Amino acid sequence: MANALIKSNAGRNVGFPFAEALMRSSPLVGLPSDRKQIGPHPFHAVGEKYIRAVVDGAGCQPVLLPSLSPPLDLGALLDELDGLVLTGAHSNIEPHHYSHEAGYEGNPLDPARDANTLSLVPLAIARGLPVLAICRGMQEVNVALGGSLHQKVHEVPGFADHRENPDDPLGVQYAPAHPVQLAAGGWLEGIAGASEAKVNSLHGQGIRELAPGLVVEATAPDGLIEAVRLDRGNPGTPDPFLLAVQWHPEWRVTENPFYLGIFQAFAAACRHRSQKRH
Ligand SMILES: N[C@@H](CCC(=O)NCCCC(=O)O)C(=O)O
Repeated sequence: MANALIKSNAGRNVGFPFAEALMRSSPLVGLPSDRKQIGPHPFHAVGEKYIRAVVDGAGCQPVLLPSLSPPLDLGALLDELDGLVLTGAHSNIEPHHYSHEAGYEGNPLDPARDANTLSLVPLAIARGLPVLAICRGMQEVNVALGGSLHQKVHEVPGFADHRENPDDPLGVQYAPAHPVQLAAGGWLEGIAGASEAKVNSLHGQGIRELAPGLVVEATAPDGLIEAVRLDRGNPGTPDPFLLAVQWHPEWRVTENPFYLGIFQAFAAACRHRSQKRH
């Protein structure tokens, strides 16, 4: 797969060659939308850097999914897809999905997105659909499978502040912010070829109780879980690819071999599913 990349004259991987040619036979990857109010009307939107990473990092065809309330028959939709990317978002999952705790004043919410993504996770797993979950997406996976979150990690004794400074330029906000310790023998250690990696950090919430069936793939220096994968321990029925990370590997994905490796591992799982589907 790596040799499928072409090098720019700067020696950097520039993603898959002839992306247009790949599009015609590429796996279809769904990206659920956020629901955003723009002026007097609600819109459904997906961040462009996630869409670009699906194309340039995974060589797949992006399909933006609506977040209507109530949700569409999402199972029928998933049957036509080869993978699912749950993106990050400034909004937070409504706390009633995982706790009796009250929310907090000014908590940015997106109930329509919650309704769609929290039901998509078990549907995708039941169908063996590969899932790559990023930031809010990782939190959605954990909540959907029965785990819980810290609403404000930086207010929990012993944890660092994992938020970005919104006044910084984007290149600073998404720059590597802290190391993560990669689980020995885990997928990410294999992708990184090392036991540690440096990642960006733009989140105020984080995993509190880990959901059953998820195993830790990476932790921050303060012990916060930073990546998980699905492993229900049934050797007879191996779990589908499900990798969830708290950082943002979509950011300039072709310039960071670790981030690119994450999207390529996801892409391999999507291609396998696509071949089985056709
Ligand atoms: N709101 C959650 C998740 C944070 C997150 O996904 N941030 C990324 C926002 C912008 C982007 O899409 O890159 C939390 O604060 O923990």
